[in-house]
Amino acid sequence: MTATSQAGPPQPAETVTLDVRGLWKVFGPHPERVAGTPLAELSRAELKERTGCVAAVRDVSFAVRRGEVFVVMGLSGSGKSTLVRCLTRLVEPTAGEVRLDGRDIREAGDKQLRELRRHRFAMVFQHFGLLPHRRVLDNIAYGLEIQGQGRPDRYRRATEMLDLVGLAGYGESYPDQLSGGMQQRVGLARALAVDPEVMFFDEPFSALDPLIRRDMQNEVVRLHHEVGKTMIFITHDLSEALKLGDRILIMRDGEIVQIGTPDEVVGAPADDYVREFVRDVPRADVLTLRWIMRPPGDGDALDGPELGPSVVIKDAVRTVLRADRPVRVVADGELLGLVGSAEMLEVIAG
Ligand SMILES: Nc1ncnc2c1ncn2[C@@H]1O[C@H](COP(=O)(O)OP(=O)(O)OP(=O)(O)O)[C@@H](O)[C@H]1O
Repeated sequence: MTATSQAGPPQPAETVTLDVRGLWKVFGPHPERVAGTPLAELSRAELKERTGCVAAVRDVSFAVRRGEVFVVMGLSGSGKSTLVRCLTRLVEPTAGEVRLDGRDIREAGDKQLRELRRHRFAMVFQHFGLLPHRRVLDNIAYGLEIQGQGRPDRYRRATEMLDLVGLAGYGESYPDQLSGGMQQRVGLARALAVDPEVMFFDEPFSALDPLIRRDMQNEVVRLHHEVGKTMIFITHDLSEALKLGDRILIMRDGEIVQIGTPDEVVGAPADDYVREFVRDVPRADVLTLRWIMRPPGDGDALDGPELGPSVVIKDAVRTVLRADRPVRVVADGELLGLVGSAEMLEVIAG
């Protein structure tokens, strides 16, 4: 398997929610003189020196599939927030296209943009953004109020969302009566209430302590299973990216370094930058059998236990080590390869 880079393989149009093409964001005077020109090839320092500009997002293209959790990851300053803000036009892109269901949101006027933000997008921020003088239930219903929904409908929906995020009974509380994790659950409920097409998460759990953070990550996984929303999630935390992402986009200096599934990023890092990022990840927790299987050789017994190629290595350890013959990796009735104790021990031993 090879790592996908840049936009990855073309996606069938009906599975794509958000299609980003040749996106640029240059901050500073006359940004259009930088985007897409040789000036953009200069180092950050040189570009700043010569033009006063910063190229925060440089010629980025990717497609987000309907229903996937798409993680944007990179070190501080790599351009994650700017990129994701361009997708909702909280930041105006300098060049490129952002197509939502085929229509370029860069062409949307003020009214259409308001509609998009009220009905089709929802955001969850690091600092919750709750209204302190309103009760939890009012906060959750807020987006529906802005949409103009009647009171009974919006409170019915808000109560459902309160239950969904595990806060039943807290509707009458005020935000400052809740812990950070609970406040972020309110943020999640508020975003879900409007039944958006795409949910954007900007480092939502960075301010939470590690145990609560883990709870909230599990919560996102659970909610994603339940509601199946398209989610675009910014983080600088690799373990969070690996846990949540169906695919991960890794940025450096405003550019895409790699787009891939967690096992692609760990198993086939695109360059030394990504390799360094994933160096300490326990490979058996992320890679699947397809990464360690070998072709059957002469003398191999072909009647060992059968497992699929997408089984994560750690979940196959017992089966492989207990069997007295190699495990057969099979998909659609076809034998793809074998995994024996030797392959297993090699990956476990690192
Ligand atoms: N409004 C702005 N004006 C000028 N430069 C900006 C502006 N916003 C961001 N930048 C610059 O663009 C680059 C990318 O910033 P951005 O905040 O998108 O990165 P990030 O990866 O989200 O970082 P962090 O994790 O620290 O938020 C940085 O060099 C930043 O200084």
